Amino acid sequence: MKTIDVKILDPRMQDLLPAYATPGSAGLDLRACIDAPITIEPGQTVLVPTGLAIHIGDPAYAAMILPRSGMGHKNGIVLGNLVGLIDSDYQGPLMVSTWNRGQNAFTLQPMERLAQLVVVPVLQVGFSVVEEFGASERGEGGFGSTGKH
Ligand SMILES: O=c1ccn([C@H]2C[C@H](O)[C@@H](COP(=O)(O)OP(=O)(O)OP(=O)(O)O)O2)c(=O)[nH]1
Ligand SMILES: [Mg+2]
Repeated sequence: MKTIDVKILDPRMQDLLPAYATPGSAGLDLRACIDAPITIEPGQTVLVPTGLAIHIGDPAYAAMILPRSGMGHKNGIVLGNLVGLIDSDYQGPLMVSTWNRGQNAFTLQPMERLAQLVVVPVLQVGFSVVEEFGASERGEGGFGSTGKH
């Protein structure tokens, strides 16, 4: 398994480092490293620290912060940026933009698991400027051009 560098910014995270819940898990749960419960009103967005900083250190990888399904579906707790993208050279605190898109206030408890981190491969590309593309089956068709069924 690949390893990445992590700094523990909050001592409570010492024994709570994100871990894969099952051998096949894709995501590492991130916790709300807050001192007291925070009530997030409907429509409100709060920046929540995770108590961690990571340095991926290899441009062939990035990390994405994604909602947890249960939090999103049952409680309306998703991400203010929809998806958080963590650059491989970012070394600052890992933060979760936490948006209550639901109809009810939600109280986030200290150390509650609120989102998940997925490390993904990245291909950095350069651009080759052309006047015409080589032919493709799809061409310029998009936005439902292949039909509904
Ligand atoms: O949910 C998030 C999203 C981003 N970040 C950190 C890591 C990322 O590498 C950095 C910058 O994020 P991004 O590039 O998405 O934001 P930006 O608005 O373009 O800021 P910048 O000008 O710093 O790139 O912020 C987080 O901690 N949590
Ligand atoms: Mg950016």
